[in-house]
Amino acid sequence: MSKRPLKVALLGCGVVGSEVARLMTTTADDLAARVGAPLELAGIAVRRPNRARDLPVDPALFTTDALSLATRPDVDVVIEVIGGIEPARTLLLAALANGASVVTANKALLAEDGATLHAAAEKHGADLYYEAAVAGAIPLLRPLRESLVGDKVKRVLGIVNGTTNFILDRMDSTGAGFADALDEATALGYAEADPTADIEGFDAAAKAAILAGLAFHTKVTAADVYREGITEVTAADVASAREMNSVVKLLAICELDPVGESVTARVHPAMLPRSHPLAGVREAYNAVFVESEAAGRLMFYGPGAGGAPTASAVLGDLVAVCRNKVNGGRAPAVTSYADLRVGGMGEARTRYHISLDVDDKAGVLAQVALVFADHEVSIQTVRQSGRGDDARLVIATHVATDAALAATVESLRALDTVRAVASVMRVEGE
Ligand SMILES: NC(=O)C1=CN([C@@H]2O[C@H](COP(=O)(O)OP(=O)(O)OC[C@H]3O[C@@H](n4cnc5c(N)ncnc54)[C@H](OP(=O)(O)O)[C@@H]3O)[C@@H](O)[C@H]2O)C=CC1
Ligand SMILES: N[C@@H](CC=O)C(=O)O
Repeated sequence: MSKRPLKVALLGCGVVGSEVARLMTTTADDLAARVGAPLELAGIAVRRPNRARDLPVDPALFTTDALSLATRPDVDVVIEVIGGIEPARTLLLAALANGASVVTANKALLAEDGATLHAAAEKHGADLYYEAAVAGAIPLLRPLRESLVGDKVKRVLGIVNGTTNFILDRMDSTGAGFADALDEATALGYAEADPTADIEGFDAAAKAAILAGLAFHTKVTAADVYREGITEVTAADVASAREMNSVVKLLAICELDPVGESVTARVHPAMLPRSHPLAGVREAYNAVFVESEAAGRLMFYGPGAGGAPTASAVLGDLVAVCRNKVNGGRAPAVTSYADLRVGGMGEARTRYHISLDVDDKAGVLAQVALVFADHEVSIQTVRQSGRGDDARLVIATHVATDAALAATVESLRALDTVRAVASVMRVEGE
C-alpha cells in the first residue's frame, strides 16, 4: 500500500455530509485497502461550525472558509455536499483548477452548468464523479457512462425523486394529507433544503437532464426539461387512481426520437396501473428503466434519498477517484458529441384520465360523448362506478394539445349533469 495519505476536503456536513464523514471514519481501514492508500479528512466546511454534531471526527476539522479548504495545495479530492448553484460552482471550479478531483451529489448544479464543470475537469486533468446526484444509492450513472456506452439507449423512464414518491405513497396507502407526508419526508432527510425543488419537480427535472445527457451523449440542461410537480395532485386524484386500480407517480421520461435526431425529457405526475412495475415502488425508493437497442430493458431499483444511502454512492465515487489518483489514471470521458435537438414533451402522445362526478341519469354518457366529439377529442374507454350521489365516470382519452384538453374540461364542467371534474391526470404505462 502507498504510504502517502490522500487528503479529502468535505464541503457540507448535513444529511449526506455527516454520513460521509461518519463512514469515512468508521470504515477507514476498508477504504484504505480498496484504494491502496489511506484517506485522511483534511477539513469539513459548514455554515455553522458550532452546531452540535454527533460525529466521530475531530471538532478542529470544521471551518467556515470553504474556499481555502477546497483550494488547499495538499488536498487531493474535494467532496461537495452543500447543494445549490452558488457557492458550490465557484468552489468546485476552484478545486478543479487546483488539480483536485471532485465528487459531488449536486444535481441542481450539474443540470444547470455541468458542461462548465466537465470542461474544467478535462482542462486540469482531474476527475468529476457524481453518482449520488441521481437516484440516491442506486448505481445508475456509472452504468450509463461506462457499462452501456457501447449500446444505443433509446429511453430512460422512472421515479427519480424520493420525497415525492414518499408523499404520493403515503397519500395512497395511509390516506395521509400532502403537508403531513411532506413534513415526514423532510424529517427523514429526503427533501431538499428547500422542498419546493422536490414537490414542484425541479429536482426530478435536474435528474432527467443529467440522465438524458449521459444516455444520449448530448447536452441537456434542466431548462430543457418539461416539468410539472405534484402540488396539484389532490386526494381526489389519488382516490380516482385507486378506484381504477392505479397509482399516481411522479415520472421522469427521457426519449430519443426514432430517427435519433432529437431528445425529449419531461417530468410530470401520471397514473400507472398497479400491475406496472413502477407502481410497486414505495416510500422514498426510486426505480429507473433504461431501454437500449441491444440490451433491451434494464431496471435499476433502490433507496433514492436519505443520508446513508446517498453517502454510499458518494463513497463509491470517492474510492474510484482515489484509485485513479493512486494509479495515475482518470475516469473515462463523458461524451456529449451527439449535439441533438432537445425539446419538451411531444404533446401528440399525451393520454389522460378525466374523472367526472356525475348525476346518475339517463343521457349523461351521451352528453359527455358529445362534448368530446365537439372538441374533436377521441374517447378510448369509459368506466362507470357508483350510483346516485357517488356516480363517477372515468374517461380515458388521447388529447393532441393542451388547448384541446382545457377546452374539453371547461365544456364538461358546464354540463348540468356533471357535478364536478374530480381529476385530470396524465397516464403512462398501459
Ligand atoms: N438528502 C438527500 O437524500 C440527498 C441529497 N442530495 C444532494 O446532496 C447535497 C446535500 O444535501 P443534504 O445533505 O440533504 O443538505 P443539508 O441541507 O442537510 O446540508 C447542507 C450542508 O452544507 C452546509 N453549507 C450550506 N451552505 C454552506 C456554505 N455556504 N459554505 C459551507 N457549507 C455550507 C451546511 O452547513 P450547516 O450544517 O452548518 O448548516 C450543511 O452542513 C445536495 O446537493 C442535495 O441535492 C443527493 C441525493 C440525496
Ligand atoms: N430530495 C431528493 C434527494 C435525493 O436526490 C429526493 O427526494 O429524491
